[in-house]
Amino acid sequence: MKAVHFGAGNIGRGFIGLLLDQSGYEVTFVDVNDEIISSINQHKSYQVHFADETSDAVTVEHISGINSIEDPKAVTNAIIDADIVTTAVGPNILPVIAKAIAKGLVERIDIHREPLAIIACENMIGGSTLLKEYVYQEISETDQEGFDDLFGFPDAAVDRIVPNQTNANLLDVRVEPYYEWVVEKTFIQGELPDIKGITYVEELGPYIERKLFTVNTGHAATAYLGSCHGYETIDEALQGEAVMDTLNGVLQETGQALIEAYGFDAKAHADYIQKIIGRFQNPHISDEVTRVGRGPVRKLGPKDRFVRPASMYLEFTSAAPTYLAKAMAAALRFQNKSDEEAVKLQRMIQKKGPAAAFAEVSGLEQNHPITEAVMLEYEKLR
Ligand SMILES: NC(=O)C1=CN([C@@H]2O[C@H](COP(=O)(O)OP(=O)(O)OC[C@H]3O[C@@H](n4cnc5c(N)ncnc54)[C@H](O)[C@@H]3O)[C@@H](O)[C@H]2O)C=CC1
Ligand SMILES: O=P(O)(O)OC[C@H]1O[C@](O)(CO)[C@@H](O)[C@@H]1O
Repeated sequence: MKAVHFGAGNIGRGFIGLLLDQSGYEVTFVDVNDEIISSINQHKSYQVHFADETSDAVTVEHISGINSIEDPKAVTNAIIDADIVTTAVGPNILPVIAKAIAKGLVERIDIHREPLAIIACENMIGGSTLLKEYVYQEISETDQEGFDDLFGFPDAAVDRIVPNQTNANLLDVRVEPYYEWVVEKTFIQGELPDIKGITYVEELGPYIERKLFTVNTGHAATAYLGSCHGYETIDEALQGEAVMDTLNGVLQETGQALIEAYGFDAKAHADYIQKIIGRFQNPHISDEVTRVGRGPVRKLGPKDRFVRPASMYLEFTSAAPTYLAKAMAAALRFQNKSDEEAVKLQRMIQKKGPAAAFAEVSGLEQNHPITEAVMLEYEKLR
């Protein structure tokens, strides 16, 4: 069985590539980073290390790499032969890889009519659905009809903390032992891919929102608050009472919204929160606040980890959230010269003021109760 995976980065190698290999797939990584692709083709294996005291490292084999800039034809051929296509490139790159995926699918359908699942493993709601939209923008309406019967784009939630890597071997990855990969089976054409570690569900909504608004909201809140308090890593930030108290408040607020929306059991959700905070505190992982907070414009977006749960909270309680507002205010104060979005956000704030900048990235009006709550906290952080 053959898998094509776009993005040979932390999640690509440390999570998706690992599970595909363990399920018997030969994995072809597609990336634009020539150093990584050359190293994959030279060594044909790498090791995944686990950030705990007990687990042994696992070797991932049966791999190859394609540099999609240098050899687009090889990407097309790999998609023609693939039994599954996965991605972990970041939401902003989905429109870029959609072109290569569309070309591969158009040529594939002329050669054979085997169904195929294309799964975007990104931290976002509806990642595969969005990828499908980008792919369909690249093809004619007639081709689209043929595609619908063969190619499924099931949405997915992926959860595993993989920090920036500092290993001697470029390809090796150090990951937390925990993982969760949930895939919505409704839109899969043909048989469900037999991948060890995937949980198939009928409806992804509750899973992705519970994960995004607990793990990702909590992690990003810690990063922004930690950065404001001068901490460099997540575990350091959580040793300070101020950040920990606000994190707890944030997760109480998102928890209240999630319980109202999906009827999760309150005790089970409280346990889930504690488990997630424990993962953030893993002493075997050093995770920089700059990595976890990367892309603040995307993270303050209308459907992302802050604004969406804040809006749900407002809807259910008729009050703007306090702790989510503190975290969003800290995001507006996030400084990182190497992060394009952080630089862009600071420029917007300088030019238009914080309320107008927040309104623009969040999609909320300047006089919206959430914007007003964020501005109140923004002033306190001065
Ligand atoms: N690192 C983590 O802990 C987690 C990350 N994720 C998600 O996984 C996705 C990837 O994140 P990471 O692996 O951390 O990032 P990463 O930066 O380590 O990997 C992304 C890879 O995509 C490659 N890439 C960029 N443009 C490309 C293109 N046009 N074609 C093919 N490859 C391209 C990059 O060269 C890089 O190797 C993101 O959506 C992230 O939100 C999800 C859960 C956890
Ligand atoms: O990948 P994103 O959406 O930029 O978020 C930062 C990453 O680190 C995490 O905090 C943990 O993996 C996730 O929330 C996320 O993958």
